[in-house]
Amino acid sequence: MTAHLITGARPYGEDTADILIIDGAIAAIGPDAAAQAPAGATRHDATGLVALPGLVDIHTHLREPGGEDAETVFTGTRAAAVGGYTAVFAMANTNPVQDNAGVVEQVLRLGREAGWVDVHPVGAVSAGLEGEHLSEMGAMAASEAQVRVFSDDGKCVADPVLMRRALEYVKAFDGVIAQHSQDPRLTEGSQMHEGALSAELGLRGWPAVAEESIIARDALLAEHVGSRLHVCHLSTAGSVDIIRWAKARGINVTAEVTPHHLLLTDEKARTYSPLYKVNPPLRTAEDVEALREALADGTIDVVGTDHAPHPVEDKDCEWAAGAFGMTGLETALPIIIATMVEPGRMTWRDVARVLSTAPALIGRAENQGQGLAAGAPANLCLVDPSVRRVVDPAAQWTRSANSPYAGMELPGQVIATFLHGRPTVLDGRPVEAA
Ligand SMILES: NC(=O)N[C@@H](CC(=O)O)C(=O)O
Repeated sequence: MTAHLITGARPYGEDTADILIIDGAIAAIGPDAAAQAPAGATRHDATGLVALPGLVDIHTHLREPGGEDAETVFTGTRAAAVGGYTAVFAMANTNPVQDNAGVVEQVLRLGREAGWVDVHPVGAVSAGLEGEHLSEMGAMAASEAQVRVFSDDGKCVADPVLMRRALEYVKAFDGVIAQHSQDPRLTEGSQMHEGALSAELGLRGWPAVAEESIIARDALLAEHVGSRLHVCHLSTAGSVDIIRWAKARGINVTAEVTPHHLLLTDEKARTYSPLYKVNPPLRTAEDVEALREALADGTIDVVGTDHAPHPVEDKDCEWAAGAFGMTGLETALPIIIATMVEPGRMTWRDVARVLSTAPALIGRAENQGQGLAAGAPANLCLVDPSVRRVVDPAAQWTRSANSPYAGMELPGQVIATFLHGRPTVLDGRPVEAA
């Protein structure tokens, strides 16, 4: 029997309680937990720390197989654990693509061997991400990886017939299509948000309507076939309006926002540094405000990191040549604290909902997102909200350095993470034996 007793923590930032973990499950939580602890329990003093259920990222790029110069399953999931995560959904745009049972089982196995978080491979919607024919969705769903989330992320499923078929097909196994909403014709050669600033800087614009038109179309398709749609990385106020409308109409749609779209604006493009180049692009301050409001009122269901590591040569170049994407696993929670908790727009319970419960439910990760209660799997993290730290990409655990927050001071630090009762992070550092 393995037992851990966490003393003095504040579950969901509320009243102080002890948490007893025995063999992978929360055995007791509350004033009596310590009294029930077996003599050999390892004790962890968590005085002043907020306890949250283990975070679940519905949108991570782990890059392996094929992109190991940017990240591996090992380094990406270790970064996730340091960020407070106990599960990630690994996007399909690997090389080879995660479009068949063999590749998703490989990613599952690499995740298990690494042992930092539960890895849920995402399956591609189309074979080779080419947008022509459906991938082997059924085989991936029936495989050991039990794929439930399907996405061509990085590319939009632009063909409405293919999208309709995909939405119909996943109903058989309770799957969901996670759409990267980007009309390809409206965004050919696009570099940044289309507006006054793109004109001033001379960079090809990326109109909001390229995102919004696809979201509206897909919501109607999901309604028509009675299926489940998840919209990745909302970036515009208009997208929020469409999701609000779709939900009011009873359409089975969920929506995601990234930490960077909650914090940064297109003004960053003035630097011409590709560190701020991302898909979808950073938008205006009005869009940022609409996204924050929608996350607070539940129109947006989850925060997904879209952790997109890239090797140095793909970012240390001129804007037009740079790759789209930013790292995010180690800064997601601090950004939510800065943008939503500290300004009083969300409670810690809301944070647990958008970063753990809701993403686990969307992805059907049954051992995750169950919260802090006796009997639940012991997936949790302990956060010190009083710490403020300057982001130093060189000190992060991801293999890549393309963080747009370098030099920025952010609140909050994950001190410990427990995965199925086993500490993966202690004193803010990964437990290497994991
Ligand atoms: N979000 C990003 O900017 N990049 C993603 C995929 C994508 O282009 O959406 C990546 O895989 O690098």
